[in-house]
Amino acid sequence: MPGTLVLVRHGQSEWNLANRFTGWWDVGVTEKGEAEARAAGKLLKDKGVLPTLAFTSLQTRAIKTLHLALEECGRLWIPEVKDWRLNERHYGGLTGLDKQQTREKHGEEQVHIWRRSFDEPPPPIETGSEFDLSGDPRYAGIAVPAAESLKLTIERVLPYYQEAIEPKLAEGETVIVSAHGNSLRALVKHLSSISDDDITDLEIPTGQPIVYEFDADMRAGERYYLKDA
Ligand SMILES: O=C(O)[C@@H](CO)OP(=O)(O)O
Repeated sequence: MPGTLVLVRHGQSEWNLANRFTGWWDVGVTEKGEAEARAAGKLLKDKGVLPTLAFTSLQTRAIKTLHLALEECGRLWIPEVKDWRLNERHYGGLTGLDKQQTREKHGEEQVHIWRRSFDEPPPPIETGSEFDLSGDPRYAGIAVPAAESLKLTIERVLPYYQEAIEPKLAEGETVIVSAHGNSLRALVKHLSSISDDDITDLEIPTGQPIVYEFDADMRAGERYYLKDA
């Protein structure tokens, strides 16, 4: 019998709270974010959805959320795979900027396009600038993008899902993916067949497990929030 997929967006991050464009920049989770992660784990335990295999990004906020949730449901021991392809979309030259100040400078409409256009990437990050991560050892051997649209994010998340995660679901594993607003949009778009136009409006809440079950042909059923199950 095919397995179950649980998607969790990391708990509130320091820059979610500070309202700064984050992308690939590595920030921690706030106390509230930690509590959200533990609550996600408690929900998994209470509902009896116990992960057997975990996937996460190379970013601390997703890794930490995963660990806190797994600890809460007694599953810290399961195998775990970290991959850059589950990272948040790269915010390019906007990384580190205050979202409100950027609205005041460039206008509401432009900022909305940068945040929620399907295929228009934000301006590229300058090589050697404060938030350039191309020299970060965790990305050794990886071509760190200069900026990503949601479309470009999908182009690396989806093949990874199909190669690494889907086969494990087909084998019957209960897979938890702890990731980010846009890498999870990429997965939800695919699994729930959401159009390019509609996916950008879908807001994925922090620390709230989303569940998909699959039929024998590996077709995903309706997604639901575990809290509503
Ligand atoms: O800053 C970011 O990296 C993301 C997620 O927090 O923001 P946005 O909501 O603009 O996609």
